[in-house]
Amino acid sequence: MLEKPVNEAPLADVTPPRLEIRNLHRSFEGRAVVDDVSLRVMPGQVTCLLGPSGCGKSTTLRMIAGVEMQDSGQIFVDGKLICDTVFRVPPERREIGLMFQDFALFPHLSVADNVAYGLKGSKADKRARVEELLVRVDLLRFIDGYPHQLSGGEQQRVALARALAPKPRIMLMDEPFSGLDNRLRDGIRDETLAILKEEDTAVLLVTHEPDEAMRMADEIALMRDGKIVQQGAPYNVYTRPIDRASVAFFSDANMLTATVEGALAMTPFGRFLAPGVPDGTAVDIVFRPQHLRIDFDRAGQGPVPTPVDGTPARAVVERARFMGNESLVEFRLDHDGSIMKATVPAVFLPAKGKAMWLTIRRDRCFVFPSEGGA
Ligand SMILES: Nc1ncnc2c1ncn2[C@@H]1O[C@H](COP(=O)(O)OP(=O)(O)OP(=O)(O)O)[C@@H](O)[C@H]1O
Repeated sequence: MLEKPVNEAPLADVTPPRLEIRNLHRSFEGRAVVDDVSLRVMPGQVTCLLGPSGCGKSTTLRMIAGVEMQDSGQIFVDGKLICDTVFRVPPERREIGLMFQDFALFPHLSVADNVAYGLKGSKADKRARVEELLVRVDLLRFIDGYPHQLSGGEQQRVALARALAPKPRIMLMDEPFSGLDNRLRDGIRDETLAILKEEDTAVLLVTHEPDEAMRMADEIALMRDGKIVQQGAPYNVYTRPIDRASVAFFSDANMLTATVEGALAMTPFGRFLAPGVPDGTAVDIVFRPQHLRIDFDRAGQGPVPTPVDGTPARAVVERARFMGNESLVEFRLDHDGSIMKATVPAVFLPAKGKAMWLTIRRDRCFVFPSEGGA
C-alpha cells in the first residue's frame, strides 16, 4: 500500500486506530451530505453508523472504500494517511473488504471460485484459504456447489467468506443483513460478528435499524443530516440521549412540555427538577413507553403521590394492542387530552374508555430545552 508521512502522527506508544476518518465533507449540488464526520475504529471492534435513510451513511462508507472522493477531510489506516484531497490510495490497494445488502455472488462460478475471487497466490494456497473460510462459515460441504443451490442465508455466508478471504484489515458493511428474513438474520449476524472478531478486523457497519446496531456494535455513531450527533457504547447512547430525536430514534417516546419556574417544571405528573434552567424556559420532558407505570382506579383515586414517583395523572384507555412480547396501551390524559403510550411486558388489554392512573419512572426521564411541536 502507498503510504505518506503524516504531520499529526499518533504517539509511538499508542496503538493507532485501524481506521480513522477526520473531518470528512461531501456535498452534492451545494448540499452537505456528509458534514465534518470524524470517527475511529480499533482492530476487532465494530462501529455502527446508525441513522435514518438519506443521512449520509453510505456516502461516508463509499469515501472510505475509495469509490467516492471527499471534498475535504482525511482517511487513515493504522495511522497512515490513505486519502486526503491531494493524495489517494486507489480502492483496490486499501485492503478494505466490502459487504453490501445485494452481495451478488457470481452465479456462474462455484462457491470455491466465488470465495477465491479476490485472492492472489498459488492454486494450492488459494484452495487452502477457501477451505479454511468455508469451514469457518460452516459451508465446506458446498465447496463445489453453485450459488443457486444455496439458501439466502448460506449465500450471505459465502459472501462473508469472499469478503474475508484476502484478510482485509477493515470491513465496510452496508445493511448487509437486510435482505434476510428475521429468523435467519439473528443467527447470521451473531456468526458474522464472531468471525470478524476472530480475524481482528475493524468493522464499520451502516444500518438504519437501532436493534441491529445495539446487537452488533461496540460503539454506535448516531448520524443525522450528514453529521455524527452522538457517539458511544450502545448503553450510553441509549440511556443518555443528547436530544429528543435521539430518544425517538431508538423507540417510541412520550413527551410532556412545561415551563420552568424556580428551577421546577410543572406537569400533570407533578414537578420536575430543572436545575440551572432559567425561569420562563420551555422544556420537553421525554420518556420511553416502558417507563410509564399503570395503576387501577380505586373509587376515583389513584396511588398516593411519593417523592420518587411524583403525582399520578388520570387517563383513559384509548387503544390496547398485543404485540407478542408485550402489550402497547395508549392513554388519553385527562389533563390536556394528549396521548401517552405505555408498554407492559405481558398480555394487558384494558377496554377503551377505562379510567386508570399513570406515573412516570422519574429516573428514566430526559429533560431537554423545548424544540416545540409534539
Ligand atoms: N451521486 C450523488 N449525487 C447526488 N446526490 C447524492 C449522490 N449520492 C448520494 N446523494 C444524496 O446524498 C444523500 C445521502 O445519501 P446516502 O446514500 O449517503 O444516505 P444513507 O444514509 O446511506 O441512506 P440509505 O440508508 O437510504 O442508503 C441522499 O439525499 C442522496 O440522495
